[in-house]
Amino acid sequence: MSTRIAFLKGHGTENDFVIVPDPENVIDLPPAAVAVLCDRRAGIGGDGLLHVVRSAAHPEAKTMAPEAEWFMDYRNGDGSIAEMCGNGVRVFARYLQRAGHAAEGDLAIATRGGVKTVHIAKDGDVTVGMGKALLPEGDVTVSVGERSWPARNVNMGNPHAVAFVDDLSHAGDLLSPPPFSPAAAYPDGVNVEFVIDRGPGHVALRVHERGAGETRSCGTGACAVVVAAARRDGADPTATGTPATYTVDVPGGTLVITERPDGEIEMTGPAVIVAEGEIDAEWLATATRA
Ligand SMILES: N[C@@H](CCC[C@H](N)C(=O)O)C(=O)O
Repeated sequence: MSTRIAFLKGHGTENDFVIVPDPENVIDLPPAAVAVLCDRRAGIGGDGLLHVVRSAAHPEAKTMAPEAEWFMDYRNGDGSIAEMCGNGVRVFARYLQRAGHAAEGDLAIATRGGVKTVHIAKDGDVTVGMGKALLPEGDVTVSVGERSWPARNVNMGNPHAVAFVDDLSHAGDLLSPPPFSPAAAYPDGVNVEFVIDRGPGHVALRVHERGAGETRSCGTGACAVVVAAARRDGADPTATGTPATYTVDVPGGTLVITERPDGEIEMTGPAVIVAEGEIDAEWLATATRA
């Protein structure tokens, strides 16, 4: 009988993930294996993969081990590595709670974007301290077909271009990454958010994610949108001293995000585990080679 690898499937506002618990970091997950697992027809299917590893057992996370026992080794659905995933870290926390590794309340999780503090509430929602945004200087333009828009460059640990548009349909089918310029703004690619207003402190977005395509939600993207919207609305908390809270509708649900006067950003939203099972290791090895 062939070896089995345990997995779970979860989502946060329908940004969905294959979860692979591997506390001692012994499972080989090259980019091709991640891409096969995230394939919606040939694999399990997901926008990304959450490799759950003890910080002490992962070379990229060892130094964070004294602060955070667990490391979210996040991979995009195409197998590429990303610095941070806002929906992923909530689902990661939900997994740790379900597995008995964490209780309700506060929990530190190591990510490539640093240690994040997560709060698992009784009511089921999870809040994550996303840290502060960086706002690299310089104009950015994003295009879809004949249309183009100025975009705000916001870094949430990972790169985002936020464009305010008149209609979300103007983003088109988002089957390929929207072109941007200048190329030097995002040497490693970018996540692009298209945003409309729905009322005061209320926006909606569609997103094209680097390494995943159009997804039903992006947590870091929603935070980037709030940072850009607050500055556009003259409500930059770091200038006014007043927190800015926005409701962000994404195709897969709703996130509530606050930026505080010290620039710290908090995001609250659902985190759901929908299934668990076993991967046939032989199949994975064969499919990865194919
Ligand atoms: N869906 C995520 C972001 C995942 C990483 C992103 N695709 C990148 O490459 O930066 C989120 O919820 O933040």
